[in-house]
Amino acid sequence: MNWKKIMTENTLNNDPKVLIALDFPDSISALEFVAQLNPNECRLKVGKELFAVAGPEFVKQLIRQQFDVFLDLKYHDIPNTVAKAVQAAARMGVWMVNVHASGGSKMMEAAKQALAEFEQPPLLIAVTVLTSMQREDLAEIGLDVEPQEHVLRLAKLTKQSGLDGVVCSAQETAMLRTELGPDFCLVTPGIRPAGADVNDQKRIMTPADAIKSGSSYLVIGRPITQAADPVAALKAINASI
Ligand SMILES: O=c1ccn([C@@H]2O[C@H](COP(=O)(O)O)[C@@H](O)[C@H]2O)c(=O)[nH]1
Repeated sequence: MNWKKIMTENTLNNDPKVLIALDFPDSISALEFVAQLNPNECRLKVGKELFAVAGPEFVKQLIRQQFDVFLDLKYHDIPNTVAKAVQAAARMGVWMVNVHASGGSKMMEAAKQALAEFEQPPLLIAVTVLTSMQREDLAEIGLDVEPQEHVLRLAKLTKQSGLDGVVCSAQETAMLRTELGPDFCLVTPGIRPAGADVNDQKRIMTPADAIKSGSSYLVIGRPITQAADPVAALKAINASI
């Protein structure tokens, strides 16, 4: 399967835009939740919490159920370690995998190079500035800049390093579309339907506004997983975008 071709085809059935964050404490509750879902209506994101308890076999199980899986482990380490880690992810058959752009170009290039031997490599993207962070959080780690300035710097570095796209907030997608063009994949967490609990997110946007601004994919967790009727919540979001 050619993931890049699928990424640019904008039909709901072939290219669901919503990536549901499966932030569950164990595989049983995650699988119970997934049993309600249709792979034509969403993709799934497995992050650190669930992967730590459920591991590669759980990811492969989701793939056998026809779901595209974004393995969101945000690798941030020396180039050799990250290169081996993205290869391990590719062997699981995931659709998308990510690293931290703050690991720098040598790390990102090593990750990209490591995927060259795969016939159908996953999309490789890099996290810019976490959507839970705002200016004061960056200042705390020595970065005296607005989040959007740092996002742009890291997104440019990511593109120069040959990766397929970035994780950013939807508040930055219009800027990144202008600066980096129509084909760069922009994956945006921090998505909140109007009136939904913001939780620990800071740089947020509604699903419809995020798609209008140029997001390629929307990462949505709690507004769906903790909804009284998760399937209805997903359908309402899909209808709005
Ligand atoms: O900048 C980032 C990068 C990753 N995430 C992840 O997305 C989901 C968001 O879940 P919600 O419940 O919709 O807040 C979560 O798994 C994060 O680890 C992010 O939020 N921001």
